[in-house]
Amino acid sequence: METKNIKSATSLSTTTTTTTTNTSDHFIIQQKKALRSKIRKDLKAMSPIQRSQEDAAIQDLVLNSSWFKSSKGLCAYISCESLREVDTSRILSEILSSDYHGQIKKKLYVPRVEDKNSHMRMLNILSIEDLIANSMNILEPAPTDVNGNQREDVMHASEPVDLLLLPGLAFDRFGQRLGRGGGYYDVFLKKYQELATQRRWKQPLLVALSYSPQIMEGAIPVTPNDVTVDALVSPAGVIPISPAALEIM
Ligand SMILES: Nc1nc2c(c(=O)[nH]1)N(C=O)[C@@H](CNc1ccc(C(=O)N[C@@H](CCC(=O)O)C(=O)O)cc1)CN2
Ligand SMILES: Nc1ncnc2c1ncn2[C@@H]1O[C@H](COP(=O)(O)OP(=O)(O)OP(=O)(O)O)[C@@H](O)[C@H]1O
Repeated sequence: METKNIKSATSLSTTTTTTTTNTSDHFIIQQKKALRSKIRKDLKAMSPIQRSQEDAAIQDLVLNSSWFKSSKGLCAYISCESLREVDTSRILSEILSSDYHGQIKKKLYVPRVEDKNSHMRMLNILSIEDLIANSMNILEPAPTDVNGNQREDVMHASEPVDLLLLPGLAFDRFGQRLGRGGGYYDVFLKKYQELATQRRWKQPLLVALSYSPQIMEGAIPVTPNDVTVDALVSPAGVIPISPAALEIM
C-alpha cells in the first residue's frame, strides 16, 4: 500500500508544478504528518541510555571515516536535545579544533532561520561560543560576529563545502528524507546544488545522521521538492546510497 503511494508521488513530479497542491499532494502531506507523529513518539520512547549509546556510535562512525577526515568545508546542524536529534557536539568540536599551526581544521557553516518561508542561511562560525538560542530554542549564530562583521554565508563563499551533515525525522534506504515540515533544508539544498552546478564544483556529499528507529523498512512518502541524501549514518553503520557515496564509502 505504502509503496504504491510512493510510486504515484514519483510520477506526480513530472506532471505538477511546485506551486499547485492537488488531491494526491494533500494525501502525501497527510501521510508525512502521520509519519512525523509516529517518529516523534518512537524517539521519545528511546531510553536515555540507548540514545547516548547511539549518539556515541554515530559520532564515532563519522569521526573515523575517510570522507569526514578529508573534508575541508562542511555544513552541519547544531543538535537540539529536546527535538531528540542525533548529537553532533563531538563532531562540531573536532571541526572547530585547531591544528598544530593554531588554524581551525575545517571551515564550518551552521543553519540560521531567517523567516517562516522556508528560508535558512548557512553561516560560518569559528567557535561554539558564537551561538545563541533562537525562539525555537535551537542554537544559531547571530548574523554578525563580535566585531560587528557580517558572517560569511555559504552561498557567497569562494570555496565549496564538500560535506553536509543533515538532521531529519525519518529516512529510507532510497535516501529519501522526511524533515520537520518547514522545507528549510529542501529549499537550501536545491539552491546549493544549483550553485555548485553553476560554479562547476563537485556536488557536496549529503549525509543524514539517524537513530535506529528513524530508518524505515519501506519507502517514506515524498513530494517532488524533497532532496534525497547520498548516505545515512546509523548506529549499525554507514549506509551509502548514491553512486557518489558507493564510490567513496
Ligand atoms: N538542529 C536543527 N537546526 C535546524 C533545523 C533542524 O531541523 N534542526 N532546521 C530544519 O528545518 C531549521 C529549523 N527548523 C525547525 C523546524 C521545526 C522545529 C520544531 O521545533 N518542530 C517541532 C514541531 C513544531 C510544530 O509542529 O509546531 C517538532 O518537530 O517537534 C524546529 C526547527 C534550521 N535549523
Ligand atoms: N524547493 C522548494 N521550493 C519551494 N517550496 C518548498 C521547496 N521545498 C519544500 N517547500 C515547501 O516547504 C514545505 C514543507 O515541505 P516538506 O514537508 O517537504 O518539508 P521537510 O522535508 O519536512 O522539511 P525540511 O526540508 O526543512 O527538512 C512545503 O509547504 C513545501 O511546499
